[in-house]
Amino acid sequence: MVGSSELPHASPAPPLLVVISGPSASGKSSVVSGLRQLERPWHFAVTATTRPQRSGEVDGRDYIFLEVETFLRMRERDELLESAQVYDRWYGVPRQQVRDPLIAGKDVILGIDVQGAATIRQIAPEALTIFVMPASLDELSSRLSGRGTEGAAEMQRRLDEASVELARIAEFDYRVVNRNGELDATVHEVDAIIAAEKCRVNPRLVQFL
Ligand SMILES: Nc1ncnc2c1ncn2[C@@H]1O[C@H](COP(=O)(O)OP(=O)(O)OP(=O)(O)O)[C@@H](O)[C@H]1O
Repeated sequence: MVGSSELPHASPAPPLLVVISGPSASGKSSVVSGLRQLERPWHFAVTATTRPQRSGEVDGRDYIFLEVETFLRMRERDELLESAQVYDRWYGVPRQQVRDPLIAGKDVILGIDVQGAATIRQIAPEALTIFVMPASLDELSSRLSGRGTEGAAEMQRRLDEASVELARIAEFDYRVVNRNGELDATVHEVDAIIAAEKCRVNPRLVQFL
């Protein structure tokens, strides 16, 4: 007779912590926006920052925009999973943005810079880390200038930094090449990676909480 009780390995995979990282202007924010539009049952961790809000950005959705004093108070209280000063601005991941959804069984998507990804990897070695990279430095440069959010000196600084960060690709589990004009394809690759990870025989179990 055929048994009706669920077989080992048939239960749903545990929630994933998905880290989307890459150099400045590689497109990680665009990829995260594209993932949102897929309307999967994921929680998008919102980063807190002291940088000014750019036009089109929504407070609480794209970033949590904070005054420096508020940010530093959260940091002192250990309410940030990681924090860093990048290009003179503070960025940090509120602990609650990652912990609460994971406890509730939801996958968490976290877009973060390369150094932040390294910190998260130390705290949560089982995180799934995806490196978003441009096809060439020329593409990166033209995207940076096309975005128009940085001056010439700042853009050069980011390009120099990008060369260093591109060399850190081996720290990541996967890489996706975000080619110019092909953002949708990049987003679908990330979606496919997450889908495949859900089918692992030995799933990742994030347990830094
Ligand atoms: N595949 C693509 N093709 C063309 N333009 C793109 C693509 N992906 C992103 N862009 C554009 O490149 C610019 C940089 O992208 P985005 O802001 O998402 O990068 P980022 O990695 O989040 O940057 P930062 O770390 O500096 O915030 C934006 O103007 C975005 O619209």
